[in-house]
Amino acid sequence: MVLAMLRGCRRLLHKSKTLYTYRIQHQETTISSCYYSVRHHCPTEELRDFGLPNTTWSQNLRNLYNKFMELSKTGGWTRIPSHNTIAHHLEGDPLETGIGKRMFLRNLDSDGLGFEYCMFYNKDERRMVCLFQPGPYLEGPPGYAHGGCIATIIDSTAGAGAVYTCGSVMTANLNITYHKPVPLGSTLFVESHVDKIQGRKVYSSCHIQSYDGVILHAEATALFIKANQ
Ligand SMILES: CCCCCCCCCC(=O)SCCNC(=O)CCNC(=O)[C@H](O)C(C)(C)COP(=O)(O)OP(=O)(O)OC[C@H]1O[C@@H](n2cnc3c(N)ncnc32)[C@H](O)[C@@H]1OP(=O)(O)O
Repeated sequence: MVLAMLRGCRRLLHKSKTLYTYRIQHQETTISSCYYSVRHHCPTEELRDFGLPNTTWSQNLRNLYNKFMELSKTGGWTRIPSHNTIAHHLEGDPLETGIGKRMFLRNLDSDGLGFEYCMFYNKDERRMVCLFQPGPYLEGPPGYAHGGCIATIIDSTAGAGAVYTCGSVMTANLNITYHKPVPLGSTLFVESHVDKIQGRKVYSSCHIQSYDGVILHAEATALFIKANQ
């Protein structure tokens, strides 16, 4: 009887050890393959423009994209190419050195899961428009985008607007009022404007609306500081 119990315990211990080992091995595989994937894709990947339509884009996103492409033909608006490292955006960027870097908004290998967006710039009006579709990995409240990712797309739109207007900048201040939750998978119209430039200080405003302009989701003001020359 005691012997049988001991054998039972040994079997249990062996089973749990096997399971534990499997979990550890599985985790290691997952972590190292993720790490590999990030490292691997950054420096060697063929330059891809992520700001072009892909199969995950909703019809609303495509319609807005087509509208701005039409506007681009008559002047005023220019589509901004969107790559996965900052080095491909800012010429001579010192951050180009080193491997494994990836822009936060472009750090997923699959389309449609995270930040799906494209931008258009109007130089005369100092305006940047970002057409944005938040994917399922950006969930905060169930079914809605996390506030931090809303801040990210605002920072990036207003930041890119400041960069295209004045050259390299850093965000010094970002103030956001969240009016209405942003449904995942919806199409958003994000628009920023450079309001004032004072020495190295660039003051911008930004808002996020639903694709049809009916819902105002968020409003923001931002201060960017131009890089020391
Ligand atoms: C196409 C692709 C484009 C992608 C765009 C992506 C956009 C994403 C942008 C980011 O996420 S940047 C990352 C987040 N930001 C940071 O990590 C910034 C951290 N802070 C800093 O590095 C420095 O504080 C900063 C560069 C902002 C300023 O430092 P500096 O030493 O260069 O400037 P300084 O402190 O001398 O201040 C210059 C002026 O700005 C003013 N200033 C600086 N910070 C301020 C602040 N926070 N609020 C108000 N004013 C500020 C400061 O008073 C002064 O005003 P005056 O010229 O009138 O004297």
